[in-house]
Amino acid sequence: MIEAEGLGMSFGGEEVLGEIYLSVGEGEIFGLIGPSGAGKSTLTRLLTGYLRPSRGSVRVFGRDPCAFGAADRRRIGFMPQGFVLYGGLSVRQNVNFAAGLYGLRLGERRRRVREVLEFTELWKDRRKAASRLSGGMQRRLQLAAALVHEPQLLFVDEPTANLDPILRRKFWEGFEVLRDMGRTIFVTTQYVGEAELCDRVGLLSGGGLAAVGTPEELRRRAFGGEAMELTLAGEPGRLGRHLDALEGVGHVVEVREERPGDGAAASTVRLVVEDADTALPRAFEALRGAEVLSADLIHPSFDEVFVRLVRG
Ligand SMILES: Nc1ncnc2c1ncn2[C@@H]1O[C@H](COP(=O)(O)OP(=O)(O)OP(=O)(O)O)[C@@H](O)[C@H]1O
Repeated sequence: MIEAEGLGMSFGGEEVLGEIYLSVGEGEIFGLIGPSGAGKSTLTRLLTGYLRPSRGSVRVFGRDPCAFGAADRRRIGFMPQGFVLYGGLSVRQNVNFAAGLYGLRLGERRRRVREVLEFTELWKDRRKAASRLSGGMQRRLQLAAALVHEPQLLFVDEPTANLDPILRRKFWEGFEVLRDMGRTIFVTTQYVGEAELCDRVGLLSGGGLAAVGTPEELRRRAFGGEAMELTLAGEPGRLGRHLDALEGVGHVVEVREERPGDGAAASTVRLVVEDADTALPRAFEALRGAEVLSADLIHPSFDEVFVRLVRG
């Protein structure tokens, strides 16, 4: 659906994006994650044809988006970062206006305006002026306007920036509903934790994609395998004798000793292994003689994954 090859962008001789190779398939939520200024908006604008690349090529539906005609444009929706609607118009008038731009006929327009305002939970506010909406409502209105013509491919640039966690969650639930309807969603975010909610993720850093894959693939790539955490009872300090044996099972990345208030002590070992199912019995074998309180497969936070992948 989206193909970018050797895509690069410079402004006034300054390179913002180096060489981007990217492929986004039908019916997936693809998340572009990166810190502020990484070039997420620039890449989104290149993919939507609002900017012409300095180098390389983009294909959306097999065509150059800069050469899109009206029929091609109807197949994509774009929710940019800033508020670009008309403050003086009501919620319904704004969406109706967007529907007119896409050439929806009167009957269809009425039906779609209502559908998208219900989807974004703005129907009851349809008569309010856009300028009188809260920031989160304005964001939902932008989404409604981007969806009114039922695009197959939706680009959303930082839809959740500065929103409260509940509204952020709602946006992502909305994207899942759209994805389950077969739509493709290309979404950018600065919130690294939102990577978890995407089908595939691209980490944008230093003008290039540091990694692309499913959240699970990226986690595995960052740590070189699956991470397990074993907690052992007993005196800290005595764990050392087990470590060599554990190194034979996997790669010990962290050893932590805890002494809670009641005087009991425990040691926690974090181990990265090729495959947790086969490694677990071997870890128990290696720990013969120790009292294993718990053994869990852990999911390191995406912040940790991101830092590891970006540092390389
Ligand atoms: N039209 C432009 N002219 C000159 N420089 C630009 C232009 N658009 C973007 N840039 C520069 O490109 C870099 C990337 O900006 P971009 O907005 O793409 O980043 P971003 O990852 O979307 O950031 P944010 O999350 O803060 O929106 C910035 O240094 C910005 O100043």
